[in-house]
Amino acid sequence: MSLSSSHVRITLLAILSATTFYCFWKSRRLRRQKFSLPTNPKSNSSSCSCSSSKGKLLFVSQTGTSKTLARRLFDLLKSNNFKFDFVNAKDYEPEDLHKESLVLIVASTWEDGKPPPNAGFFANWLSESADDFRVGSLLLSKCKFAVFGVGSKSYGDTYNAVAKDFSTRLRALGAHEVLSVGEGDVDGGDLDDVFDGWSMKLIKVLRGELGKCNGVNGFGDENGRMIDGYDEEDYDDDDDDEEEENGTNSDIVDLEDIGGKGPSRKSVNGVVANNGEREKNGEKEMVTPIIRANLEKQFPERIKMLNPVTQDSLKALQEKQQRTVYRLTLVKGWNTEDVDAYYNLFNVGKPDFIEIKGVTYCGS
Ligand SMILES: Cc1cc2nc3c(=O)[nH]c(=O)nc-3n(C[C@H](O)[C@H](O)[C@H](O)COP(=O)(O)O)c2cc1C
Repeated sequence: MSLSSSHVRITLLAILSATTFYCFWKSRRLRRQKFSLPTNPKSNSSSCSCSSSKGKLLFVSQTGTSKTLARRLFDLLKSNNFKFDFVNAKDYEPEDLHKESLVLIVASTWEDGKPPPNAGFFANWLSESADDFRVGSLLLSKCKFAVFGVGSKSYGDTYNAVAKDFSTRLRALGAHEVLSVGEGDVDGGDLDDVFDGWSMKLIKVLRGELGKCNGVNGFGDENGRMIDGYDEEDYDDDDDDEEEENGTNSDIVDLEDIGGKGPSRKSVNGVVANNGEREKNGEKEMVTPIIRANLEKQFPERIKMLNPVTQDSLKALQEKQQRTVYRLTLVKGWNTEDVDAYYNLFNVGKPDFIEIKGVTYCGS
């Protein structure tokens, strides 16, 4: 082989290796970017552009009473030029709530003050998110809402418990209630009148003729009318990302390389159990995209709550709990990639430990 031909081969080999390396690096980078959530106000504000200018009218119903009333409200809204989507809560992805400008709910209450089973997922999502400190009280701050309850006074304390609970949960998540909860008693003989009265008040509120708000801000045009042009943005969480190997055969797992993300109901990986809870491999899901987004905001605060632990106490806890202990090592300083890895930590299980610059902190 001549010197020049071996030279050419070496050069080609070098170019090939460099290209392969670059492609590999680029694909990893793109994937990380895809998982990463916006961290600066600029990118946050761009996500607001998907905020819906068309309302959602949700109904929660088992035997059709609420659905019928909701349909009547839908027609009334329509005749007043307010545009809404008429949606069964069982088919609605609550992860999309933060995109909504205005949500109206007509909901019935069933046994023990619970919603009908078909709305279990929606109701669970609301209560779990509102109770979860990681979600925060600003999640639905761009969303306005009103709830009408359908129930029976004969059930005493649980009269319209679902509607009241929805109102409480939505407010806890930062949504603004534009009209107090309406309460319809199916056995009171005045359900239709009460509902129509509430509906008319609602129309006035939306027009800006009633209540503190000058119309429903950001919802509709300057005359209080609904505007067109909302394309529901399907933020598709399903992707072709394969999970990286995580080496779970060790008792202490370093999560830095564990991939994955919390599914919404749209996810192919997540399973919605009958009771409305999200499950994955039989385990309750820890992090939804929403929780993750809020974790990002709260992460610095959360870190402050962590207590340093020694390797010995880490091991001791692991033995006491008799289960795998998860540990995340943050070595690159404070950046979104690390935050992303931290989310993955939540995805795998309860956060046990997080290691930052050589110090291990207890995460519980
Ligand atoms: C088994 C059963 C349990 C109920 N429990 C309650 C209750 O705890 N609180 C309440 O306000 N209404 C309760 N109701 C009344 C329902 O809310 C009422 O029948 C309503 O019309 C159902 O509306 P839907 O058909 O839209 O689901 C109950 C009704 C049934 C049949």
